[in-house]
Amino acid sequence: MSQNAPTGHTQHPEWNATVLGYPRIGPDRETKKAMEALWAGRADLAATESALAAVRARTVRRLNALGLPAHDASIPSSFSAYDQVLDTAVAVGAVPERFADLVGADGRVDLGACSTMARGRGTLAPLEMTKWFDTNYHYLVPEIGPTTAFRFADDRGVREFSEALADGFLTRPVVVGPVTFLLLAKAADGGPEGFAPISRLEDLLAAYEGLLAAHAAAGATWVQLDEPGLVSESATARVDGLADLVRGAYERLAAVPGRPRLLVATPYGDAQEFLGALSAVEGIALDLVEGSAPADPSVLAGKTVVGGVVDGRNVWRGDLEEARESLRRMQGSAGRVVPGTSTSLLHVPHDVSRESALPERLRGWLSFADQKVAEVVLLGRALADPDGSGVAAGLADSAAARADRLGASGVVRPQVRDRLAALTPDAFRRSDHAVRRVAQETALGLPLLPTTTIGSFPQTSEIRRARAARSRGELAQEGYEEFLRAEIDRVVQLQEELGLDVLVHGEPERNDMVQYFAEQLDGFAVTEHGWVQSYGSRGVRPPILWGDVSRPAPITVPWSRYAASRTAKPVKGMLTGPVTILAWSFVRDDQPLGDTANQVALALRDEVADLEAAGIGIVQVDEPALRELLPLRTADQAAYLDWSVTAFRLATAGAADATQVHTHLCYSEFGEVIEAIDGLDADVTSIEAARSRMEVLEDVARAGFARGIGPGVYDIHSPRVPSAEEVVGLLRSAVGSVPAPQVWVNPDCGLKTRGYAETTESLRNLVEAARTVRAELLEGTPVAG
Ligand SMILES: CN1c2c(nc(N)[nH]c2=O)NC[C@@H]1CNc1ccc(C(=O)N[C@@H](CCC(=O)N[C@@H](CCC(=O)N[C@@H](CCC(=O)O)C(=O)O)C(=O)O)C(=O)O)cc1
Ligand SMILES: N[C@@H](CCS)C(=O)O
Ligand SMILES: [Zn+2]
Repeated sequence: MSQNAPTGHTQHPEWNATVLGYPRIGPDRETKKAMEALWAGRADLAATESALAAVRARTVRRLNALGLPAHDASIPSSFSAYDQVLDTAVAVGAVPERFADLVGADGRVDLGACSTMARGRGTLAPLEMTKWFDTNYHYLVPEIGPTTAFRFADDRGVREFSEALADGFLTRPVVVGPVTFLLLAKAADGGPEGFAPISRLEDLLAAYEGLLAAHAAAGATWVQLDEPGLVSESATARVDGLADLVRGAYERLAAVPGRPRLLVATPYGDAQEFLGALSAVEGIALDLVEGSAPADPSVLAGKTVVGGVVDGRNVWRGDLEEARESLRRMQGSAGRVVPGTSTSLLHVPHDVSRESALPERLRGWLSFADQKVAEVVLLGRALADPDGSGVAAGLADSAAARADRLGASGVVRPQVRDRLAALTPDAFRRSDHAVRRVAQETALGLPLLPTTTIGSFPQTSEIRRARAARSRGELAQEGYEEFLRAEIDRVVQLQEELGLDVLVHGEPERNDMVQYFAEQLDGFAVTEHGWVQSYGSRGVRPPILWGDVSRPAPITVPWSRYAASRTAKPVKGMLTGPVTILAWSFVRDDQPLGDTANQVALALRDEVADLEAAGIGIVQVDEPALRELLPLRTADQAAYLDWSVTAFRLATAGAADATQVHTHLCYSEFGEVIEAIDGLDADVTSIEAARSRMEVLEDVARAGFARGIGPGVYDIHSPRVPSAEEVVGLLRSAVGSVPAPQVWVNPDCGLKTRGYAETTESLRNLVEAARTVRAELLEGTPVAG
């Protein structure tokens, strides 16, 4: 332990249990509502700040009521109005030059300015957004250059700590750690070739020193530094000597005079090779769900070790007896072992007790954030209770809930299993791609650089209101369907007017691309209040996949058939793929994921067949989560890619040669999974590319990818409208990297989060740009990149 360990170490009570973070959105999505009111001009900064403060106050009180004490720093202070990586960037002064005017004279960046960095404004492009490890949460990517002027600049986190303290709660501020911050950052545009943000670690540490000193001055006794970057081999492998950098960084932070104690958390997997480099800190939080206890227990000696035995990412009640045993096994090695969650509870909904519409039996199997807090608190008591008599009933109850789940009817359904067992290899194979291409060219007759969208059109408040009215019983099913048909009419007509080549029905019937399917498949349950943050103000209600899956009736066919009846142009049917349905649901843990994926795939295969029978000649099967589920450990990746590709092929390989199968993946790190994407054997793949200015096409070209590819030319995560000239530039660069006959023109992702004004203008520019570049290609004008 460091010579500079904070004084007064023994004056503070030790924790008995903790969680690494708590949902920030509020039980009724108060944070979303506050931020969206600010963006819409319905609330000013002061009103927004006060709405957010109410969410924070409620959180600390709730955590305290659930059993985490008020005065020992076991309650995390982990709020963020938009994203914790953005907050950290702002805290350490890493505001890109184009946003410099938004920084106040005091170094602070207010909520409006943070929102501009996140969402863009006018010609100001937002920060890039990407997946947070292998989760469905998305963070904003810091942009770091050789001259980024790091300093402790924005003290929002300290103010939030002080606010809780004034309310009577000594919390534990949570900040993204310096190593992870730089591993997740990208090199700012215009910097020297080969510049790596991690090379700025020494400079960044000065800002963290200031941050720790400010927290200490405010009275913080512990600060949690999240270092999940250390569990990701794709991140750590890029940096030579990373363990030494980690060691140096934490020795330097440990030397800050009077600092709070440091808890370094390594959620989402194993950071075994770096634990020895954390000798200077007082605490380590280990993910014991996706990672394991250290092979060399001496790295824990003398430390407070948060044993992350309660799964922060799934919703099943844990096996607490087993959890207690694994914590006990570590007790001999560590200074002190404290039960905790494996990750922040950011990934689970607030409270299962609100789900009164769920069958009671199912509800008894579940644990959301509040229940997980109760689980760690119970485990804390269990560790402190030598004979276990005071906790025996609680532990037995958790074991009984698990047994009840695994034995329930519907968990195993022989007809589903028999059908899967009877499949032959032909069920996973289509004809050669070249053969299919000819059949599809004949059937579809599309122009060079065909234009299309990714499926959803804006989910207007009218659509949401109609759905809400139907749920409340105020709008009959018939009236709701009539409303949806009118919406489809409008969307089809708009696409005709804009001149798009392949039309969609716009997905107005879907609350969410996964939840909608789950609602219509056996084996799933859905929640009423189970919101989880996906990015910024956007949330999802992940379905709960608890039993064997099958499709009682067609799901999307009536909508696609109706759209096709309203136009002579080809209409693309739209399905969510098996991997994404799994990735964005809470999935049963009693069988391999691949088996579950194949059950979902079979249901989708039937849907593809029904779409074909309804005359739909193009079917898109979205797999935006294919990359997200890629295991962080290289050793686990091949097996994952095998089952995920297999499931996609099972879903799609029943399609006729002339049916064009599309897939859509909304991320841009294509390189790592390009072979798997090839293995999906889709005829056309659309991918996110606009924010990264088509960099992704270098991977596509390098891999010799021979199928259709639609690099997104319009970043739909931002309200910004790309000009036709900008899209022309992107398209020229696309056809410069990939043969033009392979290139499709489409946005980065669906348009559901956008408004009609910006959507219409952006799509008009997209079509105009496609026509311009198409003409250049056909007329043989050289296309400059
Ligand atoms: C494509 N993405 C998705 C991901 N994960 C998913 N599960 N789904 C995705 O589409 N991950 C990666 C990306 C990016 N992520 C997202 C996530 C979420 C959204 C989004 O738009 N979320 C909406 C909520 C969508 C929804 O469920 N809508 C429901 C309920 C609507 C509602 O709030 N109703 C009101 C009442 C209506 C009213 O009066 O206005 C209420 O319940 O209070 C529905 O439409 O029925 C969000 O707003 O957060 C986008 C991308
Ligand atoms: N078809 C979906 C894909 C989102 S990843 C949509 O357009 O919203
Ligand atoms: Zn997408």
